[in-house]
Parts: sequence; C-alpha cells; structure tokens
Amino acid sequence: MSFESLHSSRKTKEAKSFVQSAPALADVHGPSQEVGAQNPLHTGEDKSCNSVHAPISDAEQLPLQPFQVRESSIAGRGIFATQAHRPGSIITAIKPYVSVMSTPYLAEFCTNCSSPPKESMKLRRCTRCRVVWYCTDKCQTIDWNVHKYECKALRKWEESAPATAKVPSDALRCLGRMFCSFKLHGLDSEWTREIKQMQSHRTSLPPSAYEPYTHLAHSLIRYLGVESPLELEPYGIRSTADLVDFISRFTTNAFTLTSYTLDPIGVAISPVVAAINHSCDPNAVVICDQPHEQEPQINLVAIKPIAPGEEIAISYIDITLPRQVRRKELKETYNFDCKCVLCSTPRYDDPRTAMFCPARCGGLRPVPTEGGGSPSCNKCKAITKNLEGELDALNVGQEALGKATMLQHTDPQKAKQLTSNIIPILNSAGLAPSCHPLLAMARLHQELLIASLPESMTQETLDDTIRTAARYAAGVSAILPVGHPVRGVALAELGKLLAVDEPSPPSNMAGSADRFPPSGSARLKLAHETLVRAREELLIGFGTDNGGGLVGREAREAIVRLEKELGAWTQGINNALEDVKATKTDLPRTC
Ligand SMILES: C[S@@+](CC[C@H](N)C(=O)[O-])C[C@H]1O[C@@H](n2cnc3c(N)ncnc32)[C@H](O)[C@@H]1O
Repeated sequence: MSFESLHSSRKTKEAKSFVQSAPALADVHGPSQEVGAQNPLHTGEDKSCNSVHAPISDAEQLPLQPFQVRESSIAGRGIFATQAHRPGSIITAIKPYVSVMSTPYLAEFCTNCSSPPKESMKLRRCTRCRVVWYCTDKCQTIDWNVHKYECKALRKWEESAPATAKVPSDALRCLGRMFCSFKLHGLDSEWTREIKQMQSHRTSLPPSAYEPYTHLAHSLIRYLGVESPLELEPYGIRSTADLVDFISRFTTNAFTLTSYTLDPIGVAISPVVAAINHSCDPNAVVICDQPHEQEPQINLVAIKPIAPGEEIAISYIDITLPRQVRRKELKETYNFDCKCVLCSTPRYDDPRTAMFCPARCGGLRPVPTEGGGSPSCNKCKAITKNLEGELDALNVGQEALGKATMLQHTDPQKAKQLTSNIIPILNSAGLAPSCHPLLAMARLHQELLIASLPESMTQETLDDTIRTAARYAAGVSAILPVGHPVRGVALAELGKLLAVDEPSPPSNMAGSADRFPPSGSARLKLAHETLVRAREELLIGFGTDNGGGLVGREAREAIVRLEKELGAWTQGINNALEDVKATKTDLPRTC
C-alpha cells in the first residue's frame, strides 16, 4: 500500500485570524474567522458581548431544518435541535454563500466546488487573471457570475502589487466576493438580508483590532478599485460604520474549508454556520467532503447524541489546546470570553495539561506553571523534585513548537531536526502524549516524517513514523470524544502507515513480542484492527450516510485489501507447513 494520500496532508494546519496583525493581512494564508459590528437594518443589544444581533424573529425565518435558530444561553442566537440526532447523523448539508481557496491551494482545488482534480485530470486556470483554477468547464461557467467581477479586480491588483503579494489575501478575496455577490443578488434580496443578519462586533472591538481593521478596509477599497465613498453605495455601504460592520461580519462568521483529511484549504461564509455557537466540548462538527453537483459539500454532523431542544455547538478552534491557550485564542481571534461548560469547570486531570506522576504510580498531575507551585499526583500525592527542570522543558517545548511550525514549509529539514530534538526532552520531563505542547509537536513531527518518507524510506524511518503516529493517535484519543473526525483521521493515518510494505522486515524475530511496531503478519493484523477502529470513528465524524467521508471510504477499501493479504499470508503459511509435512513423509529412511 502506498502512503501517497498521506503526505498530501502535510500542509499548513494553522488557522489564523484575518485581523490579527496588519502585516499578516497582506497575505494571510491560513483560514479563519472573527469579530463584529452593527446591523443597519435591525438592532437588538446582546448584553453578554456588547454586540448587535438581528432580532430573533428575523433569524427564525432562516430556512433551517431540522433545527431552529433562537436565543441561546451561551450568546445571542444559537441553533437548537428540533429532533433527536444520533452520533454520525448528518444534521444538515450546508451550501456556503461565498467561498475562496487559500492562496497556496488555488492550483490544487477547484475555486467553484473546492474539490481536487479527478484522478487523471488537471485543474485549468482562468486565462485572464491566471489566479483561480477549475476542475471542469461547468464549474468555470457557474463561477463566472461572480468571478467576472473578481477577475477584473485581480488583474488590476496584480498591476500595482509588490512581487510578494501578487494575489490578494484570502480575507480580501472572500470580502471581494461578498461585495460582488451583493451586486449580483441585489441589496433587497434574501441573500443580502441573511448576510446582514450575521453578528458583528463593531461596538465592542478591542483597540488592538483598530489597526488591522483599518488596513483591511484600505486594502479592500484598493482591491475593488473604489475611488470615492459614493462608489460604495451600490454595495450598501453608506458610512465608515457600515464598512467596519461589513468587515466585522466577515471576521466573526467566516469558517474554514477543509480538505477531506481536515487540512485547512479555504474560507467560506454561510448564514447557517454563522448562527452556530462555539463549545470547547462540541456535540457537532462542520466537515467538507466530495463536492455535490459542482458545489462544495459541507455537512453539519452530530458527534454526540443530541436531544430535541438541545443547542448544537461546534468548535471554532483546535480543542486539543489547554484551557488558557484556547481562551486567549478565542478572545484575540473571535473577541469573546468562552462560556462553554469545559471552560467554566476546569478539570485537575485535564489530559491537555497532564504529566505522569513523578513516582510513576500510574497517576497524573497538571503541568506546573511559573509561580504556581508544584501540583501533586492525583493518586499518590507525590510532587516533583525537579520543578525548575520541568518548567524549563515546557518553555523550551513551547518555543521550539513555534519555530518548527514556522519553518515547516520553508526549511522542513530544520523543522524536523527541532521536533526530533525536543520530543525526547518533553517525554523525559514526564508529559503525557496528550499534553501540550507535546501533542502538537508529535503531530508536526509525524507530518514532517511522512513528507520525507518517499526519499528516505527504510525500515527504520517507517517504524519511527509509525511510533510517532501511534503516540499522536493515543494523545488525541485521550482528549477528543469517540467519533471526533480528528481522532478518526489520526487512526486512519496510523492504520495506513502500518499497512505500508515493510522495506526490510527483521529476519531475527527474537523478542518480537515486545517490539513496536510488530513485523510481518502481526503488523498487518494491527493495521487491519486500527483501520477497522478508524472506520467506525469516521462513520461518526464524517457522517454514517456518507460512508465516513472520503477517508472512511478509503479505509474500507484498505480493510478489504488487508483481509485478502492476511488471507493469502495465512494460506501461504498453511501451504508451507503442508510442504514440510509432505517432505518429511517422503524422506527416505536412512536407518
Ligand atoms: C458565528 S457567531 C455565532 C452566533 C451568534 N451567537 C449570533 O448571535 O449570531 C460567533 C459569535 O457568537 C458568540 N459566541 C459564540 N460562542 C460563544 C461562547 N462559547 N461563549 C461566548 N460567546 C460565544 C461570540 O460573540 C462570537 O463572536
């Protein structure tokens, strides 16, 4: 089995805000979301976050089934189940109103339907702007409605842009498409009304947002080729406040388009997704799968049982991060203090911050913090004798993770060197595999190892990659609930790696019972077990009716292949044993 589909997953995983800093705005590559302002058509204060929402009665008119939009105890509007949903049920399919592919992925995914090219086909580029790519003529024709405006803007932008920013940032292109769509649908249309109902944080923007907002507003005006405020009126922008509202609606409500292996590949806007609140312990996920009739296929999938009347919540950020880090990210990126249950009731034994007992009794303790004393084991109450050393390891780990993440595309060798050096330090300091920053470091290390496997495939490098993938899958499984798509994908990656043909399996199997990964048929059996488990989880995370998404369907094919291989292996052994028996019987007696 090849690992071709595995190394395509080593692309940027960071999901950054569009409004974090002015320089980043010039060429944001990551997906994102965030912030808000005032709706010109409706007013209604949300006291919880000092922001303005559409009146609930208007929101209820959104054609949402089988759930409804109503006031939430978390914040403003939320969506609520009107019927029971079991884990793996697709609550609804969502059609984004606007979407763009991230700059590094423009040539890899169709701008209209967000799919990669079909097997032997190649994407084709718009010959005018030479920026966007399509999988079929049909996709290009469908997209032309909006792209005809965008195409002109892209060409004009390119004429005056510096060589490093010939393509406007994802945020700018998405905002540009929203503008063009206002023109296309009309300011009085249902389309425009739904976009304008989305939450804006204009009245509660922190001072740190002023500069990036100003920068984005100026870039947008330049991108649209607008020369006077009057020219913005056809788009419904009559004041600076309207413009800030518009940008805030985008940053608060934009969500990340992901590839079928969960890599962030683009940005989209949908009024349905815009009504879903965040939880660090979500009961649903928004995932993308193969396109449906030239449209991106986005599904809202239940990952836990949801009762009628229960609020449906998704996570806006990586929920494997510790509470402190999550809250900081939600505040900085989305401008809110998270009120979810997980944030309100911190756990002493949270796996995200868990270290093993210093006396190795099997218990856990939280990581120490600067000036916070030495937390004791939850079982035997032992405390560390090496507080300084542990704090140093955590700081070094955090710093190295930042550096390696930055270097992963520009200098993957150096990034791999860093992750290889730091992981053992964090392990020997006693961090559990689920603990931050060890978990994130293991993920990055796994991606870097997979990317370099084709050139450096030896038994040792393959086994090392499998061990890293196993540690990452164990870490993720300690945090995320069964059926979370990240868990399913982690297990599928491990299963696929175990199924890769061994370059030089050890001939001496002495002590092989304790060896990980095992070799020969034991390895194939483990690959099979892992893929079966992965598929069960993918059937939840990507939707049961959907066959567990593309990864789930691939896992199923791999399982069938492995069953044949294992059958052949067992048959081969039986044949060999039969041969030996036959040879022994045929041997002439010598005495
Ligand atoms: C995409 S909107 C979600 C729908 C929004 N409640 C509304 O009324 O339109 C995101 C905004 O909802 C609020 N929000 C979502 N989840 C939250 C949470 N867990 N805690 C506090 N506020 C939250 C924040 O104001 C955030 O910027």
